[in-house]
Amino acid sequence: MKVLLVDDSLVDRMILESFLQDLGHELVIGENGAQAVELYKEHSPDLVIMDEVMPVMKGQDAARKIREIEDNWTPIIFLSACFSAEDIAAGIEAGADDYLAKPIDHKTLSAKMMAMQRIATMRSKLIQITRDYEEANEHLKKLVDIDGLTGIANRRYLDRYLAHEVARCQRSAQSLTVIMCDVDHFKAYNDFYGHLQGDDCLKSVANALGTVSRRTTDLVARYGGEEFAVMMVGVEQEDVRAIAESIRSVVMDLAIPHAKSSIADVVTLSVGVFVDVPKIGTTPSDFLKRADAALYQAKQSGRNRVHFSEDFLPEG
Ligand SMILES: Nc1nc2c(ncn2[C@@H]2O[C@H](COP(=O)(O)OP(=O)(O)OP(=O)(O)O)[C@@H](O)[C@H]2O)c(=O)[nH]1
Repeated sequence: MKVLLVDDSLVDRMILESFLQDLGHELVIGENGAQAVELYKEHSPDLVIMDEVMPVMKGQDAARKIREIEDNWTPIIFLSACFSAEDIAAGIEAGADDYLAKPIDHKTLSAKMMAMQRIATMRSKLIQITRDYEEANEHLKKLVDIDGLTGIANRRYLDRYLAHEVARCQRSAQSLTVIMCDVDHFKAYNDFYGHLQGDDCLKSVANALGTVSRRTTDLVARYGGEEFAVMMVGVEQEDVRAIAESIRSVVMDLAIPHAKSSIADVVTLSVGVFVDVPKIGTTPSDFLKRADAALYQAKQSGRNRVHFSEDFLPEG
């Protein structure tokens, strides 16, 4: 264990130091309470053994300060030449866990060190478990926002993101673009190539969409089934046109064979686009509905194309 040993008596310090070193412990040495607090901060020991009566700052005050700064409980043992029941109560109340009488009886110290070692082992296990738990929690938080098949954002994240961006763009009077994309004749693809190959196709489409939209404010999400959504903030109409066209062509360029499509011999995408500056009272579903209506138009007018919504949001 790493032991912080604090005693103003040089002789007591030396005796304890050599004894604890013989037991295989690593030592950090201090001479008063103020040093104890500083050394504690610097070295994060597994155990503090501290004289109770010291100059500059007495043991009880140092223990109180240590308890204020740490968030993991480190055992503190007070050393004292004579202590009453009241002293013990006050010491424990200040933050100590045990007392050792001076002069130190080696057998007692050795037994107490064994007990402290057990506590230190349990404590480090507990710290590790807490860390693992926090990491797992962080991982879970991310997982709930990710689509299991494609690894991109899922509908749940998209809804949250869109709500946030609608409010933000409304405040900053920036345009918000929602692009809805749908794989053409995907049912026929699935029926002909099988569901697993259908899954692979969706993964490739998701990857390809990710290569088109690259700014940090852009989001590519799986809207559901074979539908994807891309969102962008503050992009000029002309650039939106170019990006939407890239989205369509990047999927076609994947050249995934589609023997059952009536419009091409490869997998294609229909794309519906809606761009506007959100007004007061605009909801996320206003954007989704208009982009979806534009997508419907793209399907109706032959698929494998981009359709821009001519609609604008009503004034609030
Ligand atoms: N392989 C696979 N298929 C899926 C998944 N989610 C939805 N689908 C399939 O996607 C197909 C969508 O079919 P439809 O909604 O009829 O659309 P479509 O055949 O693409 O027709 P159009 O959109 O009009 O071109 C259905 O057969 C669904 O079973 C998935 O995660 N994996």
